[in-house]
Amino acid sequence: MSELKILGVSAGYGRETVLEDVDLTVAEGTTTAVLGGSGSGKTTLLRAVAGFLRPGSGTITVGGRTVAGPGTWVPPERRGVGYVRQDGALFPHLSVAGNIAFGLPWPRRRHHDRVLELLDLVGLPAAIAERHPAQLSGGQQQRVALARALAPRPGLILLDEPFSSLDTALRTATREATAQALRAAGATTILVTHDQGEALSFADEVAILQAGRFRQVDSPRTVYREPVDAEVAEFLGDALLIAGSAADGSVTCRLGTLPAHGYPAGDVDVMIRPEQLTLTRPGAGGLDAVVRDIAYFGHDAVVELDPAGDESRDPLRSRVLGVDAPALGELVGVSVVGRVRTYPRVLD
Ligand SMILES: Nc1ncnc2c1ncn2[C@@H]1O[C@H](COP(=O)(O)OP(=O)(O)OP(=O)(O)O)[C@@H](O)[C@H]1O
Repeated sequence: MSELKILGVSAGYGRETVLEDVDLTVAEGTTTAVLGGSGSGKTTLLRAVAGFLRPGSGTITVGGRTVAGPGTWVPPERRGVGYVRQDGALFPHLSVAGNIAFGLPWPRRRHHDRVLELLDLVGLPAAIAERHPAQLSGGQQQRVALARALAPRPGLILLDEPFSSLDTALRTATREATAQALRAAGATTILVTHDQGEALSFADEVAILQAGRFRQVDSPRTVYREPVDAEVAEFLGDALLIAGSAADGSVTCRLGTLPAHGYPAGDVDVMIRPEQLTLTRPGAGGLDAVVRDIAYFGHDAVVELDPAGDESRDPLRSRVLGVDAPALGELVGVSVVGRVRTYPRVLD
């Protein structure tokens, strides 16, 4: 499998530039999730890497070989890149075996053993080899599409929102089977998604794409705990932003004096994730609050809190375990666990 390097790539359609001077490296055998909203340029990036779109400038190398660059253009079929689309795009008139064998080089298309090996790799039973796509569930179809893409042992696999059409249970199972198959194949992978949880749980690195530029590329833990700015923090999940004053590795704000990292001194905005707010006995936390609303999800619950004694203050939001959900109207103490992130003050 191969390292992917994208250097200074700009690409678009006609006069519209979608990707602006983007850089991205995906190390050999690792997975990077490209996370971005609708229209941010995710598919455009995959199309440029696969060779369906010619970049206006920049260089793309796969396994050290330049596939796009000044004076160089390698067509899609010679790039050693596998592509799995959102809908799987299986051939409806071919059997599962026929679909997978289609991904093999010509002389090997009759090698049934390799087809069975690939079915096993994606966690499907050999018994479905003779079925047609219409006789498979959505999740099975996606796994067959992955097997077809892996068949020629490509240097790089591109997954374009492959789980988004599946319902929740099937989605989790298919995602796990896919991750396992990619690991077993040692594949270098880019997963494109607009689902934060999917990006954080699936990938070694998460690349946040907004309006055709990467805002941050880091490990899932780092992008979630140490987003580069408040906008990225909010894009990755629920974030409470409040004013504070930072000094000596801590910040003082309405929730008390808390260990902090980020912008080191002076007026700051403090970013706290809702699961960092824990509920205690009244008087035992940084402040007291009254439970104003609860959204109960079973495994966890999101609790809206009104700081007690100060109606003018904005409500707080805490995410607690479902078993710990308080009662509506209850008076609770609120504490913060873990370090909080600080940014230069933007809030009024
Ligand atoms: N074939 C095309 N011709 C012209 N403009 C296009 C074409 N494909 C995409 N675009 C435009 O390029 C921009 C980025 O599109 P792209 O499909 O890369 O976004 P995306 O992040 O994959 O979005 P989504 O999550 O909705 O699929 C959008 O403004 C879109 O309208």
